[in-house]
Amino acid sequence: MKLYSTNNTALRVSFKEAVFNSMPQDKGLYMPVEIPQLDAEFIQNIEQYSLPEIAYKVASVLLKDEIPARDLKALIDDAINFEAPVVKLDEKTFVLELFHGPSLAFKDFGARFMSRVMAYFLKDGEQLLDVLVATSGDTGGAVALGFLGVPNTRVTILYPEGRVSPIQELQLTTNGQNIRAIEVKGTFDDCQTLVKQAFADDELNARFRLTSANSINISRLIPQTFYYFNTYAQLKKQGFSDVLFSVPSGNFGNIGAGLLAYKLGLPVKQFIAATNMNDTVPRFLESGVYETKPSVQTYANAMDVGAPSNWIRIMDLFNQDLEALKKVVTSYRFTDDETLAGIKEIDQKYNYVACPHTAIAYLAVEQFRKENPQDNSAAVFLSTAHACKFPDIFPAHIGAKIEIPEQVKALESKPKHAGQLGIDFNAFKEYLLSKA
Ligand SMILES: Cc1ncc(COP(=O)(O)O)c(C=O)c1O
Ligand SMILES: N[C@@H](CCOP(=O)(O)O)C(=O)O
Repeated sequence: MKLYSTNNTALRVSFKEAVFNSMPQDKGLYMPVEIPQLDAEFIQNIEQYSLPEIAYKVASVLLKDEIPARDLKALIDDAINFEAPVVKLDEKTFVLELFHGPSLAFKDFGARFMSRVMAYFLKDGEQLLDVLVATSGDTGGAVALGFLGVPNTRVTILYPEGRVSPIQELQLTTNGQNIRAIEVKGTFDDCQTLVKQAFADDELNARFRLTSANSINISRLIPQTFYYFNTYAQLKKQGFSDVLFSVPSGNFGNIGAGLLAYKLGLPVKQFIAATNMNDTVPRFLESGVYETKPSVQTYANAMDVGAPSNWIRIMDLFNQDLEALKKVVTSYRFTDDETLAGIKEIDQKYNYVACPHTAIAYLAVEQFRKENPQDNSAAVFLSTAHACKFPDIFPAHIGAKIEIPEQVKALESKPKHAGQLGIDFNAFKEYLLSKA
């Protein structure tokens, strides 16, 4: 597999280089030079395969010989060792539960695959790998668990003070070992900017071997394609051929992976990018003007992103052709009041408790159906996190239905350890240098 930069299509790097560099020097993002089509026979018979089998097929077609077959298979079996059930809510409405991994969010797919790929490529005696990650809530927890105890790696998590839920904060700050957390007086976008500044800093690059565990890293995206294929397989088994996905979106890595799956040959009819009031993308699709805004705080906190990193990848997948993209992708935004109403509606209609991010994806399906009454597709909305991560959002009668998983109960007795910083890059740099 060779990759180029969205800012330089002549560049060529290997998958290993892209994984460790995270981002090209020119500040673009890595994209595969070739997006091969999965063979028609595989797609026609996809319902006969299990999730790990599908994952292996997709990864091997994309990665080619970057990781030998037997190693890739073992790596995938180890990383993707949990379920992604497609739950039927009514005749044509399904929720894809992506929160059955250790951190209770869809990020486990990307983080576990990435940590194992990095561990695979790391050689004994190499310089310590410093993994930087900015989180608005869920990525940090998944990356922490993915890398916990991985030899020769150290993870630094930056999160916005007061903007992650208490459970998310415990997941970030109670790990110890090779994981450390920094609470930043700012927004998620500020955290993301600090991390990107670190990658561009000569002194830090000379001193440390820096890499990113955010979705700017291509190894986070590839494993997220697996569950789109697997869901299609589950629905095909039930006789559906027209499928649409509604994806709660913040940094647009998740829907970016879905669109990569589409370009690999997954026959999806429609993607819906569902956002909260951090609505850079829906505004862009309406107006054609791409204008980022400082993020605003919402109930769906992990989607509080004003400058979505992966949008440039999505435009690149469609060769910057906005009209072509709009044939496949539509986007809706929802306020907090609407999100809460969505949570109540899903509970009432289906006796199902959805986290605020998931509720936004559900609302987007309803909106799409209202605007396209002739559309007969099976609609899948992605449930990206376990509801227990956001206990303060739910009315008491709904909150009472949420079962608290054992791993969350275990966190409550653990002490929080986090550094504190502002949004000044020099202070962050000083912090990194002082803890070298
Ligand atoms: C629960 C949840 N839903 C949705 C999102 C948005 O996903 P993406 O950033 O891939 O668009 C996130 C964060 O990434 C999240 O943690
Ligand atoms: N919503 C994310 C934000 C981090 O973005 P990613 O693109 O690295 O997934 C989170 O939960 O932290």
